[in-house]
Amino acid sequence: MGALLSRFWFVLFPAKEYKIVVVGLDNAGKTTTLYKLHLGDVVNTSPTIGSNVEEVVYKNIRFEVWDLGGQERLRTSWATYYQGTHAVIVVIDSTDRARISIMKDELFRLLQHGDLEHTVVLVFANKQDLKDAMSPAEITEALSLHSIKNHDWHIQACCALTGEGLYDGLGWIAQRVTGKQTT
Ligand SMILES: Nc1nc2c(ncn2[C@@H]2O[C@H](COP(=O)(O)OP(=O)(O)OP(=O)(O)O)[C@@H](O)[C@H]2O)c(=O)[nH]1
Ligand SMILES: [Mg+2]
Repeated sequence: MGALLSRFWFVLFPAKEYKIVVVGLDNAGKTTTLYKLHLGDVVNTSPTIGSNVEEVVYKNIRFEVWDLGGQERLRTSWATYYQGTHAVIVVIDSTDRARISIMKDELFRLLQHGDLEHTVVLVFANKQDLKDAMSPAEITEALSLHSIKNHDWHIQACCALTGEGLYDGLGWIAQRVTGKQTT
């Protein structure tokens, strides 16, 4: 009876779910990040064609997390996922110095999109376990993050393989989208 009531309650008053879209160049570690958050495990990935979507629950806050394919020919379709998005996560391969300016262009393109007007932006400086990884300060500079004026943004060092830093980043999003202190 209790279970039935709780089900009924849930149908009437579904818990709010926040939408996160995960973007970044191919090989940045987006899918690895999604499944580390969703399953707590490292999965074998292959380049994403289209998208993956999973639910991630953190401190009783539910997130619908969309991981998009990062290959060049797929980036034009990122915008089709933006509607209703509360937060964008940009995953950076911190060793990929050669392509950071391409990501900067993609970032500033997405920040102009009308559907992302009220969206907060978290940058994951991923692959910090690799030597020669750029520091968050270097990435902040390379992406010109300080020139972002209309969006709340934050950069977080992380390693999607160990999970280090991922929940710190998600905690920042949780606090920004709910307006509550979550720690
Ligand atoms: N060393 C290291 N490797 C990582 C890390 N995160 C992801 N990788 C590796 O990077 C490769 C690409 O990871 P994916 O998660 O598939 O990358 P993606 O961003 O989803 O790529 P697309 O789907 O093509 O856009 C895989 O071999 C991962 O194991 C990390 O933090 N450190
Ligand atoms: Mg992928």
